[in-house]
Amino acid sequence: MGKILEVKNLTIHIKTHKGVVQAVRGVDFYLNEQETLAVVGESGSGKSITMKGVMGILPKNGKVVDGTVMFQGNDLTKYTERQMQQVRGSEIAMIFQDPMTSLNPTMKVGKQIEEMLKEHCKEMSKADRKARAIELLSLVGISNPEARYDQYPHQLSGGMRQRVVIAIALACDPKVLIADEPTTALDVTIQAQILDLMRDLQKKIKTSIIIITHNLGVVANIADRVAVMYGGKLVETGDVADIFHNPCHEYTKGLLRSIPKAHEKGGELQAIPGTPPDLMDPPVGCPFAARCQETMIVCQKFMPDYTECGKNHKSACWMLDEMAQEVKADEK
Ligand SMILES: Nc1ncnc2c1ncn2[C@@H]1O[C@H](COP(=O)(O)OP(=O)(O)OP(=O)(O)O)[C@@H](O)[C@H]1O
Repeated sequence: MGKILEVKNLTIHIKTHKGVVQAVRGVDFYLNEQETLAVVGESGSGKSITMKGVMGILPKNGKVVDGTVMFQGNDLTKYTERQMQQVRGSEIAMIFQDPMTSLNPTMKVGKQIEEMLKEHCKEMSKADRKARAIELLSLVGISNPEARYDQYPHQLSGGMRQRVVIAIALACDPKVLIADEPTTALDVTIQAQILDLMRDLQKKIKTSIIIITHNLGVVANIADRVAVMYGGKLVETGDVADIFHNPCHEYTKGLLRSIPKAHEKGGELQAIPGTPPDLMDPPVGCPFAARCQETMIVCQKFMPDYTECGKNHKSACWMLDEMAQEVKADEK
């Protein structure tokens, strides 16, 4: 299957009154057609800013300073704001954590879907728009869609509001759907339902999906591949089974240890000790070195290159170097 999106060396800076935040530091990843890629990492690792860079919706003080975002043969970083407006919604759609901030509280949900259709999709009659809005509500699992069409967001539950947000995002059949922590604001049962919905939708409508989450646990059942970010860098990527069963980066291993396991009730969760690096003054070496249990002197001095640790699987960790065991023994 072909690549629908390919990001190379994406580098994003955010200017603040205290200095420049190097939020994204040379990130490479791709998305295949009809697959789900999960981008995982702790808060502040640069996941959202990476995707906002892809979508051209960085905060005013943020800027793509290097890199390319190839989508269907074109580099989106070269697009004007006007061209990006065309891409957003109709080609690549993004949904955010809190559905309330994406919905207009004073407009009926059906009308909000129709607005999207009016703005971004091909010509449609009023009646067709209404029919399509109802069809979309039904597609995202909202029962009695004709009645829901006429309701306001506050009349719906949190889970249902997120379903409406997904319906709006899918209105124009985007090729790529980027979902930024789409379940964080919801309670656990509803989270699972929304993830199930996304998985079903992908099968039905064959969109390619990027799902951003700080919780590696939620990706096991939904992702095909995983990209792990830390300190503005991509530290490991691989097929979901490899990431879970054969993690190569010490940070990924730490994330896995911090996932609650349903069958191990009462078992101890291990949060990764320490805090992420300050991206205003990022470390020159591996960003995880200061928190890593296996750290060596080289880790603090030089950023490791990527090492292939299997098919489709690579990681930037000095422990994968053939000299690592010898060096570690010497340093003891
Ligand atoms: N508007 C902003 N102004 C200044 N710095 C920002 C802004 N938005 C993000 N940052 C900084 O950019 C870095 C990356 O943030 P980003 O939101 O991409 O992280 P994240 O991994 O998505 O975390 P979260 O899960 O909390 O959203 C962080 O250091 C953050 O503090």
